[in-house]
Amino acid sequence: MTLAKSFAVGGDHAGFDYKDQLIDFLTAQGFTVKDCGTYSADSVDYPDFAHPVAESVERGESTFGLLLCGSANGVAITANKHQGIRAGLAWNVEVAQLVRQHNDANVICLPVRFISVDEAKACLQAFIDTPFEGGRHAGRVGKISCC
Ligand SMILES: O=C(CO)[C@H](O)[C@H](O)[C@H](O)COP(=O)(O)O
Repeated sequence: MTLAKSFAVGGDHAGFDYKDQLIDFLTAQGFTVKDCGTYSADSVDYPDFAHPVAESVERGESTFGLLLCGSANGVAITANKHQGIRAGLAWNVEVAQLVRQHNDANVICLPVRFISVDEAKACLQAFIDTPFEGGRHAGRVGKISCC
């Protein structure tokens, strides 16, 4: 089951090689994609790309976000500064399913220096296909915001 209609996508230079391939992967499935950069392999700062992706999801322009950097930590830390953003790392299919099932993540962060592009596609597909489970997890997700 497909839950998302649109993605905002971004990442730093580490994610550049994967970004276009993952955008093609999404558009082939009919998703609208907003490409927030980066647009070359030149060294850049991950917050400059994670903030626009988070803002696009935050204001409802994009249903979901996809963020890419070497370890995925920098982009996840940045995106999670935004109200209403639940950005989670995934490095295999099971974790990608769990970040939707249990955490209702609206941004997936992929560590491109630690997974292949095919593994990245598999994680992204699992994220797309997996619904939030609700139930006991709904109360926990509701307790995340502190301000
Ligand atoms: O921010 C990160 C770590 O949380 C990302 O992995 C970056 O891609 C990484 O820090 C970039 O490192 P580089 O040595 O400047 O290529």
